[in-house]
Amino acid sequence: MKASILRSVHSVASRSSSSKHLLTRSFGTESVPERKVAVLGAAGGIGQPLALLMKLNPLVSQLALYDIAGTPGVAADVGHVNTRSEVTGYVGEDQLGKALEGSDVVIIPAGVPRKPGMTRDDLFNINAGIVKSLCTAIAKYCPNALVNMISNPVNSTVPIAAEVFKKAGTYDEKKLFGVTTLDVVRAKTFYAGKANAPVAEVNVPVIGGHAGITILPLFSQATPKANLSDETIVALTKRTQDGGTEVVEAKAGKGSATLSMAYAGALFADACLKGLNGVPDVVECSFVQSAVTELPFFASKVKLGKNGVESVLGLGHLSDFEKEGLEKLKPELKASIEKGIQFANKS
Ligand SMILES: NC(=O)c1ccc[n+]([C@@H]2O[C@H](COP(=O)([O-])OP(=O)(O)OC[C@H]3O[C@@H](n4cnc5c(N)ncnc54)[C@H](O)[C@@H]3O)[C@@H](O)[C@H]2O)c1
Ligand SMILES: O=C(O)C[C@H](O)C(=O)O
Repeated sequence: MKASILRSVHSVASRSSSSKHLLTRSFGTESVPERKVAVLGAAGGIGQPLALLMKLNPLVSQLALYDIAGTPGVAADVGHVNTRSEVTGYVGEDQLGKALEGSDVVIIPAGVPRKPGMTRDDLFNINAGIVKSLCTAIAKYCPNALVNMISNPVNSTVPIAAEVFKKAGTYDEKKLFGVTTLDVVRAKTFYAGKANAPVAEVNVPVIGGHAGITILPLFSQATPKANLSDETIVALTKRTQDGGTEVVEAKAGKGSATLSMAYAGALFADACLKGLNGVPDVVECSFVQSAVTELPFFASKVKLGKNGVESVLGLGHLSDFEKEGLEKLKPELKASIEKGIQFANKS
């Protein structure tokens, strides 16, 4: 996928002078449907590079960039990139409806990031309200869109979104996704280093949720196979679980992961768009409504299709260490899910 975005960018740029029609309608011999993507929080640390990466994606025909401030500048800047999509900036609540109308995919990186010493749950008080109001608008203006939730704490913001949509009568569990792709991106990078494998060929499923021990990478299922010691697996697991904190500490008060998150968010949105467009066998890990455990939401491999989630895949065989990790994460994940549900229903 990484390579395919870059290849697409190159091919779009090289076609742009020769055929406007090709730019807006088709790439190669296949025709590509019109797709609108909205980014909410588009002027932020994640939002800006994510806007750029979505502008590079030839599957997007319209890119709506919404934030409470700063989006006209971001849109003017990104809009000069000579790729397929038309970019429009929307600023302030009055323009939120227009930003959302007709969207196929809505990506939400709106809200405050962590500072050193904070957990993701410490963001709940501010971000829960932001997510609730944005999801209320999604229910009104683009109830059929696929929602990619990036705002933390994902373990709670996804259940909040679900409750808001239920209240509005628009909930479709196939269309709501917590973006956990960054955990997969990290697990792949760290594993490739230890396994001495080409990172582009590495696959590692990551299950559970998106905070601390709720992030459970399944290195026993990693490919290519490598004969890593138990000690190495424990260290890789811990590094993946603490990946966000590693960045928060390195940034020393200037926020959390933005660039790697934008990359991960762009990968996941691309997978959603491919699924919508009928590309077969698109599988990514995501935090979705799930029956693979007793918890109502859970991250695991998900097959994406024309309506969003086509199927939630099972967990496969777990090592004893992973089975233990799975049991340990459940109480924390359950509490975070319930906290989100309660918040959404209290007002
Ligand atoms: N899911 C993940 O893996 C993952 C990874 C990294 C960060 N995050 C989370 O993403 C969120 C954003 O992080 P960031 O570094 O981009 O933060 P940031 O502060 O740089 O940007 C957030 C943006 O949200 C905007 N915003 C605030 N309220 C809004 C509202 N009501 N409507 C629209 N926009 C609004 C702000 O104006 C700002 O531009 C944080 O909650 C962070 O914890 C999640
Ligand atoms: O760690 C954070 O607070 C941001 C994000 O969830 C991450 O995993 O990088």
